This record gives sequence, structure tokens and C-alpha cells, in this order.
Amino acid sequence: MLNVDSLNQYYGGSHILRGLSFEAKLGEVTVVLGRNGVGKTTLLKSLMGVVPVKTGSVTLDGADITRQTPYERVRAGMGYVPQGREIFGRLTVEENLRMGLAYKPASTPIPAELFELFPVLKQMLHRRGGDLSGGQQQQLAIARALAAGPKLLILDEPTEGIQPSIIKDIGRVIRMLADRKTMAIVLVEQFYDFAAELADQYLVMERGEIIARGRGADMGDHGVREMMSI
Ligand SMILES: Nc1ncnc2c1ncn2[C@@H]1O[C@H](COP(=O)(O)OP(=O)(O)OP(=O)(O)O)[C@@H](O)[C@H]1O
Repeated sequence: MLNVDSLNQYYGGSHILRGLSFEAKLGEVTVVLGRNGVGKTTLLKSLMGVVPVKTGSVTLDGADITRQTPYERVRAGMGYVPQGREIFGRLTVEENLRMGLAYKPASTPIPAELFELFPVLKQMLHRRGGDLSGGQQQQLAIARALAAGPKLLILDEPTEGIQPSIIKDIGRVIRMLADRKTMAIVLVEQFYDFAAELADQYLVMERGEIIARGRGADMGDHGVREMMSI
């Protein structure tokens, strides 16, 4: 589904991503772990085309998207939930969801399923995004990314600053989406327990490199929690 090959990324003279290669498969949650500043967000921004890839390639369903704009990537089937959610605070929940359908004809309805996944959004449809709690905003950001029916969903620390009950709800939705086998999911996460519960595959990053990888079920045996806390 998603293939990343020898990806290198720089900010000015700093070498941020160092030859990353991995595959994210349909029906699987690929969790990317690592401490602050190791390059996880930069990796996701590179996958989305928010920062241009220096060298290496990104392939989605066999199509090389390395040089595509973020807009083209959304059209190609990528959905992005950025760190910090980036909800439009002055727009309503409905208008935020419509943003996720921006490239479709204006008459395209908001998929009813989004309200089944996140019932709170239905109740809040006409409220401003900025008036929602952090957890509700996170659910809105995920729903917005799902609106156009992506085949790859990318999430950057969806549990950051969110209360436990909503973290559980978000975890359930991510698992359910993966189990449908119509989507690949790449999840950047620092909350180990949440990551371990969802991971089919894990990657651990350190200073721009993948230093460990394996199946989610083996994270405990492989000492991944300890890698995060050193
Ligand atoms: N726009 C930028 N210009 C220059 N350096 C940057 C920029 N954005 C990030 N960096 C640096 O690149 C490195 C990787 O940052 P990145 O945000 O990708 O890490 P991260 O693993 O996502 O960390 P966090 O969990 O804190 O978000 C850090 O050293 C950071 O200071």
C-alpha cells in the first residue's frame, strides 16, 4: 500500500531523516514511536508532501507520489490528522468536515458514517470548532481526514492532551478502520500503551533513523517500552 524507500530529509543543513525505508500494509496499523525531536512529525509531513522530499521515494498503491503536492496526495487517497489537530476554530463542525471534501463536487454529502464513528460531532454540527474540547477537536480532525474515504490514514499523536475516555474511543475507531482491510494506517504516538494496543507493525525512530522494527505483538518482548524511556 504505502512504500517508503531510502527517504532523506533536511532542514537547512540539518539531516533530519536518514534513509528511512518501510512499508505500511492495508488493514494494518503501523505505529511509529520515538522520543521528542527524532523526526516523527517530519516523516509524516514528508509523506503528505507538506515538506518536499530531498531524496528517496514514496509510493502509494504502486504510484510514485514523491513529487506530488499535498492536494494531489489527498486526491490520491491520503488522509492526514496533523499534530495539534489544526481545526478551523471560527468555522463550524460541519464546515470543518466539508474542508475534508474540498476537492469533491460541492453537492457531495458529508458521509453519515462519520457521525456513527463520532456521535458527538452530530450534536455539535453547528458549533464552532474553537468551542469544542480538545478531545472533540481531535475526533473532528480524524473525521475530516476520513471524509473523502482515504486508503491511507496518517495520524500524528492523536492522544496528545486528550482525556482517557476519548483516547479509548479514538483507539476503538482506529482498530475498527484497520480491521475493515480497506485502509492502511500510520500512527505516530508517544503514549506507549495506546501504541502497543493498536500496533500491527511498529517502527522505533532515533535521530532520524529506524533503530528497531517488528510486529506489534512482539513489542513487549523486544523491550520497546524501555527504548522509549531511556
Ligand atoms: N521547520 C523546521 N526547521 C528547522 N528544524 C526543524 C523544523 N521542524 C522541526 N525541526 C527539527 O527537526 C527535528 C525533528 O523534528 P520533528 O518535529 O520531526 O520531531 P518529532 O519526533 O515529531 O518530535 P515531537 O514528538 O516533539 O513532535 C528536531 O530536531 C526539530 O527541532
